[in-house]
Amino acid sequence: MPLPHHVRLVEVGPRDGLQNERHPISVTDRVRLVNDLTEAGVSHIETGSFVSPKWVPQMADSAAVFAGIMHSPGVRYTALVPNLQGLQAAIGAGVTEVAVFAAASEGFSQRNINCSISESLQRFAPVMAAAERQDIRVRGYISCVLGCPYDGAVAPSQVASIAAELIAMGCYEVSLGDTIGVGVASATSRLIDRVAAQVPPGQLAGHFHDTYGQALSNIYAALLEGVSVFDSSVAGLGGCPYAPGASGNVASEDVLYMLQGMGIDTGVDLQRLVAAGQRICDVLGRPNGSKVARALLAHEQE
Ligand SMILES: CC(C)(COP(=O)([O-])OP(=O)([O-])OC[C@H]1O[C@@H](n2cnc3c(N)ncnc32)[C@H](O)[C@@H]1OP(=O)([O-])[O-])[C@@H](O)C(=O)NCCC(=O)NCCSC(=O)C[C@@](C)(O)CC(=O)[O-]
Repeated sequence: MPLPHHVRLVEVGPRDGLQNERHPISVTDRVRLVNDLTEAGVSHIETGSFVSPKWVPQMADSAAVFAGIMHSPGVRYTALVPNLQGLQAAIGAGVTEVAVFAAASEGFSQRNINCSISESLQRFAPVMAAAERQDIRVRGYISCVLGCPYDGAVAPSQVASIAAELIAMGCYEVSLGDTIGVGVASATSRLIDRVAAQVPPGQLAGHFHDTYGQALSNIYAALLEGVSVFDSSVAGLGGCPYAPGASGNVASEDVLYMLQGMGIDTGVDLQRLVAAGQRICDVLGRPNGSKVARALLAHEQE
């Protein structure tokens, strides 16, 4: 398939990235990150989650983050919700788009949301119904599409049937998560080819963690299969609290550099994105996980 002219980058750093930090991050710093990303031109920012604070304490106070951010017109500020309680909290915080999340493996589903895959899908039914009544768009995630830290290999047909179910329930798009970053390009192509038999690539997104350094080649493989939406995390922040050893999502700066080099438009300003990433790294006291950011910042200091 020809490469797309435009890619939508879904910035998940403020949620997927920060949820895995060891120490709590202040609301002020979370708001600042979202505002910096907005000013860099990102049009879709996963800003927080409304999950149990006992499970993921780093995302407590997501309502305060939504109250503090700049809400630039045309930018989608979204939140993750696991159940109706989460949706109601998100609605209370003024959120207009949410994401539900399922897993392709039973082991990860139990560890992440304390229920089986089929129970999780049942749990989403009232979430979808309530979201529809309130005119709230819902995105779907599937974790562990290319392998599970607990169950090992995952069949593409299993991913395809869950993706089809999420779309049938009313999700406008399903993001396929390589949660532990084990996939390689050929596996990604095979997976998307199989899923596309049930859900068109135009309704799929790629969500690649970079644990084994394969994320960019997986994105390229997915682009060739017709996918044009990718999740990424500024400065490569993050991991997943229920996937030991998983490193962060692919760094947004690295994805942007690759797409720009291929002549694909995203609307995002690389220099501003690099500045946003470095600022949050300074706050967190951690090294910048983006190779592109490190290279560009080194040039600036020459
Ligand atoms: C799903 C539950 C709640 C089940 O957890 P549970 O313990 O089975 O839930 P429960 O219904 O029995 O409720 C237990 C307590 O949680 C509260 N509770 C219940 N729901 C909520 C809520 N929405 N917000 C706030 N509180 C909530 C509820 O009120 C109750 O409070 P208590 O009476 O004990 O004081 C829990 O397992 C949970 O919150 N899990 C979230 C885990 C998570 O956020 N993981 C990271 C995100 S997924 C991810 O990163 C992968 C992804 C998306 O990026 C893609 C990829 O890379 O693969």
